[in-house]
Order: sequence, then structure tokens, then C-alpha cells
Amino acid sequence: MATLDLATTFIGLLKRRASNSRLQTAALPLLWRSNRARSYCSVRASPVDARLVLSSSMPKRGLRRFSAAAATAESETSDVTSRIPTDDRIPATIITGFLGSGKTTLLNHILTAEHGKRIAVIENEYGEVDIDGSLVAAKTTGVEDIIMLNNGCLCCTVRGDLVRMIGELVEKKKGKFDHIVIETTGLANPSPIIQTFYAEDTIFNDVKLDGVVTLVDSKHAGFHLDEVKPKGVVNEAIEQIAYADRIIVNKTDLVGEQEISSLIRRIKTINSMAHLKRTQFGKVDLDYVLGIGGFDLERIEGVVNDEGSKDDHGSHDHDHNHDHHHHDHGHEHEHKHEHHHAHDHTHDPGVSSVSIVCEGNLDLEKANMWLGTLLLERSDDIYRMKGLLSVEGMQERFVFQGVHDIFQGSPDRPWGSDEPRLNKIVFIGKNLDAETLEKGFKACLL
Ligand SMILES: Nc1nc2c(ncn2[C@@H]2O[C@H](COP(=O)(O)OP(=O)(O)OP(=O)(O)O)[C@@H](O)[C@H]2O)c(=O)[nH]1
Repeated sequence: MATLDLATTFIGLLKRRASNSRLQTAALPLLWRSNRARSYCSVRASPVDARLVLSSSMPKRGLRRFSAAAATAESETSDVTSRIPTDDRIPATIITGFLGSGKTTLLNHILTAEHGKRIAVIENEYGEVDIDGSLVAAKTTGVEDIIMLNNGCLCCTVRGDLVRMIGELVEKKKGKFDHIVIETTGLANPSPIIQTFYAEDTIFNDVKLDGVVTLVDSKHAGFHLDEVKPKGVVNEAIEQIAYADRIIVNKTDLVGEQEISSLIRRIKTINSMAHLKRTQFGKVDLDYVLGIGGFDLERIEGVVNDEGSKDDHGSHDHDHNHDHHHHDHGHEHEHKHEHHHAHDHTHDPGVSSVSIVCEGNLDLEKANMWLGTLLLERSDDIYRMKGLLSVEGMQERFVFQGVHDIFQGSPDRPWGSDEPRLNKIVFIGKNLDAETLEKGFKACLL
């Protein structure tokens, strides 16, 4: 057992491995209480605060993350009401979506639109040699650099290339571009690409993941979502939706309203966090896809409050007058139910969203234990999560977000005097059981 300074907001957790069973009993310092007299970077766990129980095999990755975050924090002045340090790293957007869904069309739209941003593009066209046809727009606007990765798929064989290329971009051209856009192949699973932004110091220190934008082909998506894959093989179409911050339901000119509505309902079952828009030829406002802060703690509130992905056609009749209790429970089940009946095969991808909204104060140690254990045991299955918590004795709200075993959390602004202390969490993942999650959460309430 050890107590550590809590100067970090990033803690990588070791994935559970059969040979590491002792980790299963370890809890990690996910939540921590702030202290007004202390600066962001010197918040320390005292015996009455989160007690950190660390296994001797605390992953090196986690410790590296610790120092990287602390280095950022050191330059910050101490201001408890804005604990989250300013992040001036270069934002990067991942554009993903199934084959032919309109990724390059969106990229061209981004590159030709007036936004004043200097954009570096990394395009992963598996097996393609000639890019001229696909990137016409590149020649016409302020594109700083186009890098092709065409000897494999970003999520599999060329991750090292991605790291190297981003490293080179930063080293040689820092200050010459404002944003990086990465277009993946249609068969890419976004997860390893997302994790690269946290796992590699060379990227993490200079570049931050801004968001994952997923294109969905209105006409063909249903077919791909239904596809039954061999055991252990992911359905990329589902994964691409599950990890998204923004979903663009494209090619709406090719199908009728009923088909679109049904697809959107299905998408929301998988990912209730992402905002969603219907488009033709990827025509969206640029601020819908760039500068979205999908992984920023400051923006968690927008997501958990809007939760129930926004559809600009307003077809989502989410009940905003919820009773702060069991918020989305019925909603999720309703969709799951619908899903099972809509398809009469045995395939159940089991990727869904679960939300918990509940008023009350959390016991810090119990909440740490619950979340820590959940991540140690289920981090492979929990694709993304975001939350805003009310911790007993903490004046500020505690916000967090995570992607698999990467967890980022911090107190943000103080609770208002009349503000109900509402906890809100959204999980997206595989085989999530809403009741178990809710029960576990409620057991942490005082
Ligand atoms: N009808 C219609 N066609 C579209 C729309 N958006 C894109 N397309 C066309 O669909 C085709 C595929 O679009 P791309 O942008 O190349 O799709 P992609 O996702 O980059 O394709 P891959 O790189 O092969 O995965 C092109 O011929 C586009 O012109 C749309 O909204 N409606």
C-alpha cells in the first residue's frame, strides 16, 4: 500500500491479465478531493482523502502519464475554480466510417471550407498508391501537409507509422499548422488509434485528441451493423459508432425518412453520447467536426446534460424532465428490446450505452473502489465513459472521462448553492448491464 501525490489527472490502469490476478484487489486513485489552499499540481491525498492502494506492479504507463500531466500542470497558477490546466496541444480529429460512407467527401469539405485553420492531413488509404483523385481539395486550400499511410491499416499495422509521422509533423512544422485531421480506412477500429494518443508520450505531449467523427452511410449501414463476425472479431461498423463524438448520418438522399429514423434509433442505442447530424455529401458546419473537445474534461457537462445524442431533426424524444433517478434505464431497455426483435438471428453485438443520473453525495473511498474495480475488471469492455460526480465534502464537481483503461479526472467548478448535486455518468461498451452498474453506483452513495 502506498500513498502518492495526486498531481495528475491521467492515470493509466493496467488491463487485467490472467497472470496479474493480484491487481484485482487493488483500487486506484480515480477520484480525489480538492483543497482550496492547494494548487492544482500539489493536491495531495491525505488519510481522510482518497487512500491510494497501489499494487507493486503499478504500470509504467500509468506512471509516465503521471509525469506528463504533472509537467503540464506545473506551469499553471493555483486556482481551484479552474483546476483543469489550459491545454495548448495541437488538436487532432479522427475521421472514421465504413467503406464508402463519405469520409473523403467530408475531408474535402473541411479542406475547402473557410475556417482559417491550417490543417495537416494524415490519410490512411489501405493499399492505394495514387491519391490525386481522392484529395482534389488538398491543392486548393491551406493544407500544410498531406501524409499518406498506405501500406496497411492505421489501427493494425501502421500505428508505429502514425506515431512517427505525428512526431515528425510536430518536430518540423510546429507552429505551421493548427489542426491535424486523420482519415482512417473504412475498416479501421478506432480504439487502438484513440489509445495511441494517450499511450505514446511523443504524441501525448504535443498533440491532443479533439474528437472522433464517424460517417455512417444511410443506405448500407444497417447491413454492416447486422453482419455477424466470427468469434473474437469486432464489427468495425459498430465500433466506429461506439467511439464517436460526432456521428454524421450521410447519404440521406439515397433512402427514405423511415429508414433514416430507424437507423438513427439503432445508432443511439449503441452510442447515446455522440451528437448526430443527417447530411448529404458530408455538408456540416465546420465547428461541428473541428474543435469539439470530445476528450476534454471542460466539456463533459455538455455531453452528460445533452445525453441522448442530439439529432438535428429532433426525432429523439428523450425525457428531459426525468426524476433524477434511473434516468435512462427504461430507455436503454426499450431499445435493446427493440433491437432483439428487429433481427431474428442470434448475433448480438452487445455494444450499448448505459446512463446513470442520480442525486446525492458519493463516499469518496467507495466511489474510488467501485470505479477502480470496474476499470480493472471491465476496461476491455468499457469503450468510453464520461461523468460528473458529487463527492461528499468536495465543493467542486468532479468530472471524468475514460477510454478503456485510460482515465482522466479532475474537480472543476464549485457546485452552485442552489444547484442539485446530481451525479451523471454515461458508459458505452460491450455487454454492459445497466442494473448492475446502477446498483454498484448507488452503493457508493451516502
Ligand atoms: N448520393 C450520395 N453520394 C455520396 C454522398 N456522400 C458521398 N457520396 C459519394 O459516395 C462515394 C464514396 O464517398 P467517399 O467520400 O469516397 O467515401 P469514403 O468513406 O472516403 O470511402 P472509402 O475511402 O472507400 O472508405 C463517392 O462517390 C461520393 O461522391 C451523399 O451524401 N450522397
